[in-house]
Amino acid sequence: MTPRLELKNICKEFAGKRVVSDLSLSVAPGQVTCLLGPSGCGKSTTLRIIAGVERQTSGELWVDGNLICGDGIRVPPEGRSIGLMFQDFALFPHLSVAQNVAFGLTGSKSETHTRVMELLDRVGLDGFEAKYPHELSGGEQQRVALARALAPRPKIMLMDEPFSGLDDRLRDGIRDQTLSVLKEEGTAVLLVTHEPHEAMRMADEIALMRGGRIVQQGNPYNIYNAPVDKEAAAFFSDINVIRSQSNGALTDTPFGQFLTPGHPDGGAVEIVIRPQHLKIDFDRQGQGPNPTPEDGTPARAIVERARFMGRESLVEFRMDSDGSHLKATVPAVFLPKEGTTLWLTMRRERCFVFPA
Ligand SMILES: Nc1ncnc2c1ncn2[C@@H]1O[C@H](COP(=O)(O)OP(=O)(O)OP(=O)(O)O)[C@@H](O)[C@H]1O
Repeated sequence: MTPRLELKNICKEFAGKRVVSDLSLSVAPGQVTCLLGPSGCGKSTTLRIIAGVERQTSGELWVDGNLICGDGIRVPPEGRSIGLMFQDFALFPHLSVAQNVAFGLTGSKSETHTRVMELLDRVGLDGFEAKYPHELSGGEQQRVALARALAPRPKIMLMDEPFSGLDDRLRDGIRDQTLSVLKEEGTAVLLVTHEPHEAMRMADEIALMRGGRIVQQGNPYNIYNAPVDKEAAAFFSDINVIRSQSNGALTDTPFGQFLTPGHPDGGAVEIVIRPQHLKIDFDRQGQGPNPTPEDGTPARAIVERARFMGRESLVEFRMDSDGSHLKATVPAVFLPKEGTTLWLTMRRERCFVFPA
């Protein structure tokens, strides 16, 4: 299938400084792709290039198999069939809800009316057409903004942190509703966010960006469970890092030996595990659980601090072997006293091994 939106080797420089590097991606109709990355990594610049308010230094932009920017061609922003939704969604204060939604429509009066009513119904704002923006809650205003952006049936929707101005309790509901409306309309969505939770919740595909480049791209499951490096792992949760050295395709750690083929002999290795994947066991007269192939060897740890976090308990440990610090989370109330001896094991299939 021809992608709805395709970026080919996009580069952007400002005064000789490269802020987007060789960025390629494609988005199918009805698909949501998230550009996820820390502040300043080039996400918004990429969206502005697609919208046509900024021009790339090199590379091409294609919509439905047609070149719209690159190689001497440049379709102006209004000819690109692109809808925009930003955090500051700026409804026109002097226009009613219906007039706001109808703003970009060009058809006959009755066609416009039908489309406006259809969209207000779709976003759950039936009966709101005569109200003015100041009479609406933040969530309702956001839904009007969505209806307005969708009214001209854009092929592509660009969203830049569109939900960050909303109350926490509202946000998940509005996200889900927005998503289902966009899917129904078959719009290809490129959503920019720096929040991993938002990307996991919204995206079919995540493009993880750093320093102007896409460092990893894939579905949320793969991005979370097979990060390309330590930083990619750390973007989604707290991590524990165990440092050691490779020795003949094996690496010794307090948790037993790890197979580390492909790492040069004597090379520094980092073994990364998320806190929820460390297993905690009680001390039985100085002994931990028996080693297993799945969990390796247990290592003795002393509780430094335990806190209840609502959904889980976070326990911080000092390792007996080398004084290093590790964190584990438990999805229950588990608050051992400071100084308690416990045993930790690492679920091997949950460990990531990277060269340091
Ligand atoms: N018009 C401009 N002139 C010069 N530098 C710019 C311009 N626009 C953006 N930059 C720089 O490009 C880099 C990327 O900015 P961009 O806004 O795309 O990042 P971002 O990932 O969207 O960050 P944020 O999440 O904070 O918005 C930054 O270093 C920024 O200072």
